[in-house]
Amino acid sequence: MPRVDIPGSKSITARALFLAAAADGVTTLLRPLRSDDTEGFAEGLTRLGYRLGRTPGAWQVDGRPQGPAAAQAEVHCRDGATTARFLPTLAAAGRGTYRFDASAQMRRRPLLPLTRALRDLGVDLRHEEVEGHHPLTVTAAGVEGGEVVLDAGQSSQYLTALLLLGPLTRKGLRIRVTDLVSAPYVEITLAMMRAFGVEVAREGDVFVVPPGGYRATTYAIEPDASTASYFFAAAAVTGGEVTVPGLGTGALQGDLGFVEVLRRMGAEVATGPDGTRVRGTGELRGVTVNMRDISDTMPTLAAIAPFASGPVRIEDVANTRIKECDRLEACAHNLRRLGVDVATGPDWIEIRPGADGPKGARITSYGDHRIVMSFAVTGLRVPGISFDDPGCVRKTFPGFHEAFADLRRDIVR
Ligand SMILES: O=C(O)C1=C[C@@H](OP(=O)(O)O)[C@@H](O)[C@H](O)C1
Ligand SMILES: C=C(OP(=O)(O)O)C(=O)O
Repeated sequence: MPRVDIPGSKSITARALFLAAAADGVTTLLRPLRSDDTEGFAEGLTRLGYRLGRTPGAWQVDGRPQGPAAAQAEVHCRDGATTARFLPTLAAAGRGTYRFDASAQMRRRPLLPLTRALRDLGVDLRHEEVEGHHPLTVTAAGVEGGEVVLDAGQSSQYLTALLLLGPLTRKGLRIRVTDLVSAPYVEITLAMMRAFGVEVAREGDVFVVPPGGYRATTYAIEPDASTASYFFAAAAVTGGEVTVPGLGTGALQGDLGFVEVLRRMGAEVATGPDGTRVRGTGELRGVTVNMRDISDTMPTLAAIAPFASGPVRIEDVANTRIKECDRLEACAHNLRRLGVDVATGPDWIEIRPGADGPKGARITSYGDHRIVMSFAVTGLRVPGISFDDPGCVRKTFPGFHEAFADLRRDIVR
C-alpha cells in the first residue's frame, strides 16, 4: 500500500525563511520545500543581503533583526504571492531602497489592503504602474508600530505579513482585522511565530504583537497538505490506499481538513500521530461543502466531482478567482471540455455528474499548478487527459508528474 513522501509545505517554508531572516542568530530549516516559489523567496532574501547556506535537506539562514544588509536591491518575486507580499513587508523593517517586481501572473494579483496598512504605519511605499499591484518600491526607514486596521477578506497573506512584521517594529503592532479569509493560514503563522519565541495575544478582532524580535532555532518543515490532497483524492477515486507520513494529528496546515471532505463522500480516513491514511471504498457521494478555510483544495474536489454519485457544490470560495488564475472559471472550463455539466456563481461552483462519465480532453492549465495537479487525478480514471502546460507544477512541486506516475503504477489496477 503506497506511502507517499510529500515535499515540504510551501506556506511553512516561506514563513520559516522570513522568521529565520528576521531572527537573532543562525536558524536551520530542515526539509524545506525546493520549488519555484520557495527558491524565489530564498533568492529574494539573498538579493536583500541575507546570507543563506543551502544543502538539499537543510537550509541555514543568518538572521538580521535590524533588517536587510543591502542598502538597495531589486527583487523578482516570480509567481509567488507569499514572496510578493511577505518580502516587501520584511524590507520595510530595514533601511534602504528596495524594488519588487513579479511575473505577469503575480502582477495581476492584488495587495492593496496590505500596502495601504503599511503606509498607514508610516512606510514609504510606491506602486509604479497600477495602484495595489507590483512593481513597487519600498524606501525603508524602520517601522515605529502602533495600531492599524486591515481588511483580509481577499487574502489572509496580508494579515500574515503584518503579524510577521510586528516583532520587528519598535512599539509592536495592534492589528484590527475587519474580515478574514483562509483563517487556518493565520494559525500556522501564529504557531510558527511561537516557535521563534513570539506570543501573539488576541483581543476580539485585534491581534496584539509584542516588539522584541525573534529567536533563531532549528525548525523542521512538515509535508505540504495541499499537495497531499492530490494523492488522497487519488486513493478515493481509484479504490486504492495512500498513506502520507508526517501529516498527522499535530499538523499545522488547515488543508489537511480536505480528508474530512473525502470522508463525507465515502472514503475511509485514519489520522494518527505520525500520518494520515485514505482508502477508497468504491463509494463517492455528492456533497455540499464550504471551502472558505481550505480553498487551495477546491480544484482537487472539482476535478474528482465527476465521479460522485450526486452533485458536488463548493461554496464561499470567491477568492479562488484571484489566485494563479480564476480557478472557478478554469475548473468550469476544463470540466465542460470533459463533457461534465457545471454551473458557477460569484463564489461557488456546482458539478453535476452525468450517466456517461467524463471523457478525455486537453486541459487548459492557465499557468496554474493546481489546475494541472487536480486534473491529473481525474486522469487516473479517464484515458486521454493531457495538459497544455504540464511544467507549471514547478511552482510548488517540480517532481509532481514523476511522483504521480509512481502512484498510478501502485494503485491503479
Ligand atoms: O499564507 C499562505 O501561505 C497561503 C494562504 C492562502 O492564500 P489566501 O490567504 O490568499 O487565500 C493560500 O491560498 C496560499 O496558497 C498560501
Ligand atoms: C494560491 C496559491 O499560492 P500563492 O497565493 O502563495 O501564490 C496556491 O499555492 O494555490
